[in-house]
Amino acid sequence: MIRFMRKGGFRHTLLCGSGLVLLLWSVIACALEPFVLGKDSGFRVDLRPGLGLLRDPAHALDVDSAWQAWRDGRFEPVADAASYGFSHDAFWFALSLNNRDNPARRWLLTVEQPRLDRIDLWWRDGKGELHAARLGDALPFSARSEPHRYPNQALELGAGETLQILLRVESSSSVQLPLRLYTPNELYRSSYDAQAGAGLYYGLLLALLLYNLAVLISIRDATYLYYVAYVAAFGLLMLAFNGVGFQYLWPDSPQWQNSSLPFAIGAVLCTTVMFAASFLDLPRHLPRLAQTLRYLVAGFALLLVFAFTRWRYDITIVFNLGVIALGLVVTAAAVVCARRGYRPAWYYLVAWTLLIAGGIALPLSSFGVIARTVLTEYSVQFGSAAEMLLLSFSLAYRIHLLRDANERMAGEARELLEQRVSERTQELASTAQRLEQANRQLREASLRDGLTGAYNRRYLDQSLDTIWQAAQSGSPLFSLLMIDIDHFKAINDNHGHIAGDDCLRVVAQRLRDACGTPGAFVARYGGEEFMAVLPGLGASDAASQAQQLRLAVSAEPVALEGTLLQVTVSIGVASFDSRHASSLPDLLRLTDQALYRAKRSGRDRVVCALD
Ligand SMILES: Nc1nc2c(ncn2[C@@H]2O[C@H](COP(=O)(O)OP(=O)(O)OP(=O)(O)O)[C@@H](O)[C@H]2O)c(=O)[nH]1
Repeated sequence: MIRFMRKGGFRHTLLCGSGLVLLLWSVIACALEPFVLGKDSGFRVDLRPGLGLLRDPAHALDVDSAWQAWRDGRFEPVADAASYGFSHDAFWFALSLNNRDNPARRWLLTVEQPRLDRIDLWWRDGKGELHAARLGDALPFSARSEPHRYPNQALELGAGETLQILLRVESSSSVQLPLRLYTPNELYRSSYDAQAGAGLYYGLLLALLLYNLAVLISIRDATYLYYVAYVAAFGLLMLAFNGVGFQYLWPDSPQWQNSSLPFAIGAVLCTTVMFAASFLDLPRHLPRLAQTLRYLVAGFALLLVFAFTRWRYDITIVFNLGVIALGLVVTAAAVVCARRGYRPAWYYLVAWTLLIAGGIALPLSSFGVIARTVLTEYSVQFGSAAEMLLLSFSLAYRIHLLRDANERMAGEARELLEQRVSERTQELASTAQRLEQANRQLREASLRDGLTGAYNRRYLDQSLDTIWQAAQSGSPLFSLLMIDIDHFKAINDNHGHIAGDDCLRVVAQRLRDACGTPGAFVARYGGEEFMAVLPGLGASDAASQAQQLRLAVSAEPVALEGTLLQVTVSIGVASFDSRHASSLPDLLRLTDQALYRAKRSGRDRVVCALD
């Protein structure tokens, strides 16, 4: 009997044997120990203990020869939780299933591995009818009997009935066959926790992704970009890995379902390395390693295109090896950075350690090195959720550290600037002081007579103007002394002009030393004539001051060219009195007249103008 069944959009041809053949078959097939469903088995039954396996590396068997191989007893019992790693082999599984007295009739044969590409399924029911179906993610999601992330096929198996089941598995992902039998209610009931866990996990990832995306937009830090890309890649990996993406996001794209896993593993590899390099500041701490990692990431990124080709099986292996190798390199780099005192590296190491358990367990279990258990199945989710949370916290901590460092640097720069400004201000102040002093000296020099050091005529004229103005406006008391060296021409003539100059200097100094009245000063009036200005002194005080000056000059002889010379001066005194001098020239004339009289009356004397 030939029966055609339509399943998942394609047609299988089924062969049914005659009643005699069936009888013979059941006798022979029963040689493989039947898996018995009893009342106590419940509604969720692990079928692996009843499975027989036949590997077909050459893909030489068809369904008839597989049935024959079963009859020939060539199927080996399967170890619990057996995993066969990445393999191009075809795997044939045989199962004789007997419902002794379990009340359920409708069952779902469920493969709890959502990534197997293709599972061909044949079963012979109690009436000897042969059925066929196809499962796996190479078919649209709707091909499944129930819309569940695990591929499943509905079977009728009432109490007292037996099914002979044959499965052929072929996949570009790692091969294993966690086969279970559920009633439909039990399948959904047992998925509640996993569904809630998945909701929590993806909700967490989405929240982390959106939050850090917002931070990225706000602060435009490249590390956040890599982190967001990493979380997105990891989320995609998980969606592809556990079949949730196929169930909810791309149920009609088996092609993408098959490419998504190798693509996501490659993307996780690239983003992990980029994030680590940026977070650990490797260009600063380990520049050569950072450069090498950049090239490697570029290489792996190029390999991503192979996820969409028939080489996706090979590229998955390459990416998994890359995850292990670069995972170790990045961990070592984090240790080096941490030991050099870079504090964010410690956080990274803790986070990374959380993930490593799951991250390394995943490829190891894929290669069949370690057994696949619930822990290895979900360790990536547990580890990655904790890792991403910690990394998100570490990113904020890192920004905090950077801000502290910036503030410290800004503070140091401010202090340096203030110090420089202060130094410059002090320099400027001292320069201004020196300038002021130089100006004062210059001003002073411009007011002094170059030969004698006494004030010059310019200063005298300015001062006389000022004093005259003051006298007009209420400070009338002041006197002038016109002082002339006696017989100076003879000194020049007898001792020379240089000696004459020396004599002028000595006389000027003696006059200045003796002129002790506050505000009084001596100026060179011209030639050998000096004028002493005495503010605040009336005629009699001025006369006595004049006498002191005269005596100061003649007190001791002047030494000129080895000879001692007695030098005297004649002094004319005039005090301000508006009755006799209505102008400054008048007063000067009076002073000059007094001097003239002092000369005429014998020299070396003081004569007052109004005497
Ligand atoms: N060495 C020197 N001589 C000067 C300077 N200025 C003026 N003399 C001289 O001073 C002399 C002034 O001489 P006189 O005006 O005749 O007066 P005197 O010889 O002092 O005689 P009496 O004033 O009458 O006592 C001149 O010979 C000038 O050349 C100067 O700067 N240096």
